[in-house]
Amino acid sequence: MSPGEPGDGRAAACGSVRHVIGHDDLAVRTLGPCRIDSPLAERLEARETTQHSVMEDDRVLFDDTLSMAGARDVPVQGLPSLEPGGPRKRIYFDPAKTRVGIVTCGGLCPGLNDVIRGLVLELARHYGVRRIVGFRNGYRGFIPHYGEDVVDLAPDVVQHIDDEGGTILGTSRGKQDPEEIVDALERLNINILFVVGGDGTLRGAMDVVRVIGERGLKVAVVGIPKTIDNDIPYIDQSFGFQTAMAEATKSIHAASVEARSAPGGVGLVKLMGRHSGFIACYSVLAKDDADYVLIPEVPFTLHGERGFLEHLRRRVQERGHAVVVVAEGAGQEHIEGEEPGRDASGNVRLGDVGRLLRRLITEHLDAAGVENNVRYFDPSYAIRSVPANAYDSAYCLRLAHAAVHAAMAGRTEVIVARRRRRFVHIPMALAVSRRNHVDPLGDLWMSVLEATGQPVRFE
Ligand SMILES: Nc1ncnc2c1ncn2[C@@H]1O[C@H](COP(=O)(O)OP(=O)(O)OP(=O)(O)O)[C@@H](O)[C@H]1O
Ligand SMILES: O=P(O)(O)OC[C@H]1O[C@](O)(CO)[C@@H](O)[C@@H]1O
Ligand SMILES: [Mg+2]
Repeated sequence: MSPGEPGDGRAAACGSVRHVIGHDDLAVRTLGPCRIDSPLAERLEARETTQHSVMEDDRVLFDDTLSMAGARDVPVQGLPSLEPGGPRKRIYFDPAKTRVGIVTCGGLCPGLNDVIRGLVLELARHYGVRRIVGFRNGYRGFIPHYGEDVVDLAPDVVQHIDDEGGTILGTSRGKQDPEEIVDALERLNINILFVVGGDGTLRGAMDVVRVIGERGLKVAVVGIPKTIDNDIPYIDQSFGFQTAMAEATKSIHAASVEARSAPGGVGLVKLMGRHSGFIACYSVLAKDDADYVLIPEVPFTLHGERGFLEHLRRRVQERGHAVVVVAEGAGQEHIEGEEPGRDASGNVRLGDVGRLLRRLITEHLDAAGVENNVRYFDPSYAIRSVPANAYDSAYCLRLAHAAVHAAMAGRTEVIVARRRRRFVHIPMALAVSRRNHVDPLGDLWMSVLEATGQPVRFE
């Protein structure tokens, strides 16, 4: 399954100007030449580029259709391409003298503990790195005045942490001073910092990289992108997304059972998705339960003959029940009141579209004389706090491996990602240059419309 990437392949929105992705956007920074034989070198001898792996001196093409590549009008060698992920025969850091830090930031996501575990096991068992610490509660773990301790992370500490959801390190929101963060890295002699987080975390990491550069330090900063909303661009799918989406299907099914078991039953489910409705879209495709999906990317009209409420009324009267799934960022234009606030990281605090819809649906059906029983489900936190499923666990482990390989080879200001099933390195600047959205003209939304039978637009 591969969420749509509207406008992807050729362009990213950088500010208000459409920017065609080129070589410079894909160039990965390194701390210096790799002069040390990797402990993994022997295993790499027989490898070559195939459908299943890409060698370090090869590249992964950025465009994947003939029309996109053709529009570049350059020979094959000139096509934009990504550095492949994976182990290198020679590395930058000397494992015996390398000290590593790990931090998790932003909202929870299934698989955070799997990533921590994967990083520690790969570093310790395969590279022989012995000094690994975890910073507690996100970037505030670096700042002395919060008084957070650091956690020694060894294989026996992390062995079974993947059985639990959440992150053993804790997490937080809120910008911290990058100078103070780098002070902490220097105090602890950290050579590699792994940051596990979303767009905010990666922006914070870029600030840290800037200060590292200003101080002339050789510290690698490598990101493992994390977002329950699946809104990081250029990657197949963020880890934990499958788990969260599968969890969401349970609530949608429960809403469907409730709706079908009461006269005029309406099951209403609100799911996470601040700016991107991927969870809502995928979770309704899994089962034939939902009749309507409302997402931030597709504005909808509430009132009037062709509005959502009238459509729903007809649906309830004709079939006796209906199920509505709404992403939290949908329909914000319908929420009146004060200016929305911001959380500690500057993210907009959204109005509660779920409660608004519950009230409006009840009022509308009452006013039309339609008997109704509206059942409201808000499983938001329940879907992101669970342990990763087996698929996501395996995915997290592979991302962690890729991150360790990248960092040991001195790559910095980069995220590891799977893009079209290839593990690649993507510069952080590109990863935060835009958001991944459900494309209202794309295949995913088309599937949602087909599955639910809802109109293309409520207007
Ligand atoms: N613009 C920014 N510049 C520097 N640091 C930032 C910025 N935005 C956020 N951060 C830092 O990144 C951390 C996480 O950011 P945020 O709360 O936005 O979550 P996120 O990483 O985007 O994850 P998610 O959105 O998936 O929950 C914050 O603790 C904050 O210190
Ligand atoms: O309430 P919290 O922990 O700030 O997180 C809520 C937000 O986090 C996200 O899951 C993104 O990480 C959004 O979908 C949601 O709006
Ligand atoms: Mg974010």
